Parts: sequence; structure tokens; C-alpha cells
Amino acid sequence: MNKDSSRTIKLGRISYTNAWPIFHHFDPSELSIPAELHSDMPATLNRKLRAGEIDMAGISSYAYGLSSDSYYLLPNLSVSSFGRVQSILLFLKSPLEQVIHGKIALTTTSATSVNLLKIIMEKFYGGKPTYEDAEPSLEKMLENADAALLIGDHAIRASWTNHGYRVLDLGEVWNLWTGQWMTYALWAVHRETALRYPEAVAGIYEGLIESKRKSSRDKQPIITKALSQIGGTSEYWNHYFSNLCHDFGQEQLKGLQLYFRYAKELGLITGDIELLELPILRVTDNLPNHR
Ligand SMILES: C=C(O[C@@H]1C=C(C(=O)O)C=C[C@H]1O)C(=O)O
Repeated sequence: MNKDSSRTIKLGRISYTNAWPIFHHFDPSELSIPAELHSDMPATLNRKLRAGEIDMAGISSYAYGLSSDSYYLLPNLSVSSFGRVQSILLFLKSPLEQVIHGKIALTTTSATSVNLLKIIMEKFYGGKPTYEDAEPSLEKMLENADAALLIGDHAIRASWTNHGYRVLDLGEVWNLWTGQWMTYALWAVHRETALRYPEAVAGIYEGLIESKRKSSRDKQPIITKALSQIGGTSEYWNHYFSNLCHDFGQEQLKGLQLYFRYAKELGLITGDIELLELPILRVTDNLPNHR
């Protein structure tokens, strides 16, 4: 190990429930290396990772695409869905025909879904709405917009209110139009951190994979936590966590590549996007083997 191998590694944790399976059983104090968790909304983690304020994080897949030459991908970790996701929702105050040429309020917490919405509106529906960023509060957003995009727990809580609006699930719309998976989040590490502190990064990665494995074997702990912190019913959370996929294999990659292709065609992202995996790990069946 090199001599400053004890530097604390800062790991960004997506605070929405959709990422809980990857973090719930992850306890940095159990690692042999110093690591600390920084919980935030995806858009904040995107920015902090980009700025080097944290070393590794779950971030928006769109943000990964923007900076892919600075990051390595932590293999087989994502937040993805094949169809309905239940927490990436467009609430329509006006009819869809009006929304596609109207004004849409966009949550400031997202990057992937904001651009997914633009692909859906402009490429699939042939519209050209105007967009404005807004804090994630449904009623405020709809005061002067035709529709509002919410993600994560903000979307879930809003979907439970008696709002009366028509709702589009963007995971479902994407899947209907493309037949593909959609990947909303990926796990990234700064290349510099990975090359300088390979053992620390590998230790954290193993911890995340182990948490994912435990959560998929038994969903009850995260369901219980969601019930007490957010509300809802066991059935709701069981369905929610069963619908989400936290792996990242060939099928999810194919869907994400199509998303990046459409984003490029619309000028939402430029340059080559390379999803280069963490080099010190050879992942077979999810198990990291140190070379
Ligand atoms: C499934 C979701 O995925 C999230 C959506 C993100 C985005 O839109 O940028 C980022 C991280 C994901 O955890 C959700 O928020 O509901």
C-alpha cells in the first residue's frame, strides 16, 4: 500500500429510497480503511463528484456520460427499471397535446430524468416545450407550468396525494417506445482516487455489492425503514423495490446506450462516452477478485 493509503475516502450516498438497497447494509465503520458517507440528492452528488469534493458516488447516469473520461464505473451497480419505475413522474395539469408545446417545471434534484423527459417530449412526441427549473414541490411547480417533473421520494409522496392530475411514468413511456431498459443512476469513482487508493476503493466496492446482495435476499429491512420514514404500505414498497433493478449488465447497458444516442441527437450531451470499468477488479458473478 502506498504511504497515504489511510486518507479518508468520501462516498456520496443518494438519499432517495431507490438507492437504499445498495447502501442499507453498508457501514463504513466496518471497513479496514477510513471512509465517510455524504448523503445528498442526485444533482448535488453529480456536482460534488465533478468538483472532486467527494471521491466516489452513485450519480445520475446522464452526469456519468458528461464526465465519463474522469471516472471509472463500479461494475454491476445501478438504479434501473424495465418499464414502470413509480418514482419518475410527470404530473400533467394541462392535456398532453398542450404540455408538449407548453411549459414544464423540472425538479432541481435530477439530471437523468430531466433529459429523459426532453427525449420523450421532443423525440417521441414531436413537441418543443419550454422548461424551467424548480424546487420539488408539486403545487408550487404547477402554479405557472402545464406539467411538473418529480423524481424519487418527492414523486412518491406527491403520487399519494389527492392531486387529480394525469400522471406519466417516464420509465414506462421509455420502455413502450424503445422496448429497452432505462438506467437512472450509476456508481462512479474518480480515476485518480482509484489508481492511488486501489485497496480502499475495492473495499468500499465490496461493501456496496454485499449490501445489494443482502437487500435482494431479504427486502424486509428496507421496507420497514421506508414505512417508518416515508409511510405507505408494505405492498407498495415491496412492489417498488421488486420493480427496481440494481444490477448493470448487457441489457441495461443497451438501454443506456440508446438513451445517450438520443441525448446526443438532441444536443443534450456531446463527445464520446466511455463506460470504463474499475481496472483493479475482475468481476465474475458479482465477486471482485483482486489481481
Ligand atoms: C429511480 C430514480 O432514479 C434516480 C434518478 C436520477 C436522475 O434523474 O438524475 C438520479 C439517480 C437515481 O437514483 C428516482 O429518482 O426515482
